[in-house]
Amino acid sequence: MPAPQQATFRVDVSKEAFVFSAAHFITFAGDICERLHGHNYGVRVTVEGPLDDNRYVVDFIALRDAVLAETGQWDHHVLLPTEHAEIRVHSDDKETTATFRERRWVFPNEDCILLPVINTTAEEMARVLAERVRQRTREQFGETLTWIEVAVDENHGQWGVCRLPWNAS
Ligand SMILES: Nc1nc2c(c(=O)[nH]1)N=C([C@H](O)[C@H](O)COP(=O)(O)OP(=O)(O)OP(=O)(O)O)CN2
Repeated sequence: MPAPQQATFRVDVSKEAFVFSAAHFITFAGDICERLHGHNYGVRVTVEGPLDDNRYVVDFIALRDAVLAETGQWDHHVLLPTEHAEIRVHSDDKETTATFRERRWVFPNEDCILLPVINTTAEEMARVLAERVRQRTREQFGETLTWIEVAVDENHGQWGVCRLPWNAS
């Protein structure tokens, strides 16, 4: 039976296994720089599009596995921004050093994930995850989806959300 014309469909995945524990610090209000601290981040991913022959938007399992492949890489790591104007991040063959003015943090390279963001806010993390999950699944899911949305929960109900068109690069 065809869907009513005004109907829209989405698939939402939000699994306990998406929770990842990571350390970060952000700046805000211009020049306030947080202490290094951690969160158990939660993630929800939604895609919208027409129903396929299975009457799926996309297979939950395929979307779930794509999200896990990304969030798993961030679990138990320090997340550092590469585009911040004042937090400078530099890696040598062993260590990654982040500096903000007179402050300095040094980590083993393998403990760090460098993200192409200005600030490691929940919103920016949601954008990076949305881009990466879209990239990872585009071939499998095809061109007919309309958008992907990723929401990142920093502290039990504080969500940063990013929605991207499906068919942009
Ligand atoms: N829109 C956003 N606002 C804030 C973000 C963000 O990513 N997007 N991030 C922060 C900070 O990272 C802050 O550390 C949030 O952590 P939280 O633990 O919630 O802050 P609290 O000091 O209130 O923690 P409590 O554990 O509740 O004491 C701020 N804003």
